Amino acid sequence: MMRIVADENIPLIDEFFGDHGEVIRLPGRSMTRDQLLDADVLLVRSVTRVDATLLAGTRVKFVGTATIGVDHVDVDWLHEQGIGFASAPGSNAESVVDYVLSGLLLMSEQDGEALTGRTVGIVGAGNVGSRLQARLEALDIPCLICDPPRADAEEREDFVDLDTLIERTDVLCLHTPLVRDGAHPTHHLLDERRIAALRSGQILISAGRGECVDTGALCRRLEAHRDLRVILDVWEGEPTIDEALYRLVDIATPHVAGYSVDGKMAGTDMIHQAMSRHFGLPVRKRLGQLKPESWLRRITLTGWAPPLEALMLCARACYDIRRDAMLLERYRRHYGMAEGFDRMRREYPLRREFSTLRVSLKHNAGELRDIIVSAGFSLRLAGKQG
Ligand SMILES: NC(=O)c1ccc[n+]([C@@H]2O[C@H](COP(=O)([O-])OP(=O)(O)OC[C@H]3O[C@@H](n4cnc5c(N)ncnc54)[C@H](O)[C@@H]3O)[C@@H](O)[C@H]2O)c1
Ligand SMILES: O=C(O)[C@H](O)[C@H](O)COP(=O)(O)O
Repeated sequence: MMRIVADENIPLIDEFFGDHGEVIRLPGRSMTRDQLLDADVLLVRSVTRVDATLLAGTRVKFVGTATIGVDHVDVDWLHEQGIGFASAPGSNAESVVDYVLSGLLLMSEQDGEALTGRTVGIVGAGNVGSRLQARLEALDIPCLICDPPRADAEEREDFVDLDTLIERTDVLCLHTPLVRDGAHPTHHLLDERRIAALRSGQILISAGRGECVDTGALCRRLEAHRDLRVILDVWEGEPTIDEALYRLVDIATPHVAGYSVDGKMAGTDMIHQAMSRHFGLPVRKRLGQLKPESWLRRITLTGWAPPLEALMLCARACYDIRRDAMLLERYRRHYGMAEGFDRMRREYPLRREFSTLRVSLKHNAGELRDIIVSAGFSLRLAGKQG
């Protein structure tokens, strides 16, 4: 029997891994080498730094992170040691897109600016960025893309550099991994110069990693001119985040953009499959066998509705970014920022992806149908067609 140590915040650990051995759940932020001496498998989230300090001299033969980002893992060291490793690429990407769409809908509602009236710049067009682009373009929202690694590898001439993106777009969405070296580092990608170059009224949405934005520079810009709209999900130094910046932004959430139950379950499934492959074990559990809890499966629109209002209604019902901002404020007041930040993530309420909400239309008007499908909801046509 294997000994499997897992972050207590990974869902369905017993369901997926229980058959493989003894499962020990620990708080991810405070895992120590001593707790892992007899472990064969380590399963983490983004809050555990996995490197020689944590693992040298332990029995661990496989590490899985139920996350997309891998900046918390010293992948080269694991490789040198012959320790198997897997992450969960793309697992919660759709949820991050839901988060960004919820933010854009809110901004458009607050400003009275048409959803299609703003050009969106996407920085990092990987699993998250390219899915975001697909959904935005389906909604007729123009996009510009900045992704130098892909531009180089694929010789893409339709991509632009970051400075051009800042100059030509109304919304800047950051979805880059945290990369500290190499040809295209992203640490403080948005530095003092670029933050100063952001135009009055521009919207910044950051949901990649906190360290991609220079906190001090953003604070200084917002203190001098409160002329940007800012939505931050990720922060430098989480969970001890800069409270001055917290007060200056429009929407602050505690690194939960990808926190749908669908995204999290997909992450567990992916590392379970990878671990099974690593040890040559059969994959006995599949994601499809485990139905996530749900309390909102369907919305029925009984007649024609203005398409944008219908979209707002469905989006708010399924996931509303303001709920998370209000919750964080409540947790902060109650527990202080660092503890509140982590507690909210641990106790995060049930959230499902847009794609799980079935929207029933009794009136099959083209524009209404298109907007619902383009935003990512599932469509069900019923009754009279028209
Ligand atoms: N807030 C959240 O809850 C949440 C959820 C999921 C992922 N993330 C973060 O978002 C990141 C991106 O996720 P993904 O699934 O799209 O990853 P991905 O690896 O599929 O894509 C990342 C993209 O960024 C590009 N990139 C790298 N360096 C760049 C640079 N200097 N400038 C512009 N583009 C650059 C890459 O070429 C790649 O196309 C993850 O690494 C993770 O850190 C955050
Ligand atoms: O990289 C990711 O997948 C996300 O950032 C992930 O959702 C972060 O969640 P955590 O692992 O910190 O719980």
